[in-house]
Amino acid sequence: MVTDQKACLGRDFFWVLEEAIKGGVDLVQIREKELFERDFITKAQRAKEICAKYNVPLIVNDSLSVAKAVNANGVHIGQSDSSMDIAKELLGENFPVGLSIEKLHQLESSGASKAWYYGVSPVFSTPTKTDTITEWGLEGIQSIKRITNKPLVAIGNIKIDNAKQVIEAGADCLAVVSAICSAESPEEAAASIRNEIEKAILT
Ligand SMILES: Cc1ncc(COP(=O)(O)OP(=O)(O)O)c(N)n1
Ligand SMILES: Cc1nc(C(=O)O)sc1CCOP(=O)(O)O
Ligand SMILES: [Mg+2]
Repeated sequence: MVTDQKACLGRDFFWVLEEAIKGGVDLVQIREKELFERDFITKAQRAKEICAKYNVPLIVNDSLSVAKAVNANGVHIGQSDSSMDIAKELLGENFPVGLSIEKLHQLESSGASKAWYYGVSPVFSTPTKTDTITEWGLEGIQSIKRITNKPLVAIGNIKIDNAKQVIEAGADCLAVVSAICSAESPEEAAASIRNEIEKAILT
């Protein structure tokens, strides 16, 4: 899952996070667009403690310094964020860095070759993030899959209804915001999405 304070709809952020993990979320990206660095570090530190209780890795979105400060398990950068080279310089060559891919030619950059995984950005357009380019759709996932062996993390309007199809199209991981964070029961939503993933893998 990818966290989003607003998508928690006024409920306690850490409660939503822990419920989601109890439901089966096995990788968390903390994404904060409005916090000062110090507050982002404090929040990420607490999120990391919750994740650690369940052996779930925590990835930090955008901020290399926050990723470093909390000793995160990875960082996710987009095409307009810090470059892969700067990320590697600050965090070390072996530090896991994920990269958003919005267009096919972005796979050819030297930065892309150093990414641990690619975020397929977005699979479906979403009100949660509107400054995206075109949607990849299921065919887009298939196209990227044909070109690379790196893990593909699908993001953008992924929910229970389309989770199985997205995995079947070639995604290795689903990054979900609102379908978990805004669900009445984040635990049940996460469990249902996980169940769809398992169905896709087993059939
Ligand atoms: C797994 C994953 N894929 C894509 C993104 C989007 O990253 P970016 O393009 O940098 O946009 P912001 O999330 O920073 O608004 C992501 N966060 N995670
Ligand atoms: C954080 C993020 N990145 C995207 C991208 O396309 O790169 S879409 C997105 C938000 C996804 O939210 P939801 O699961 O609610 O649709
Ligand atoms: Mg970014």
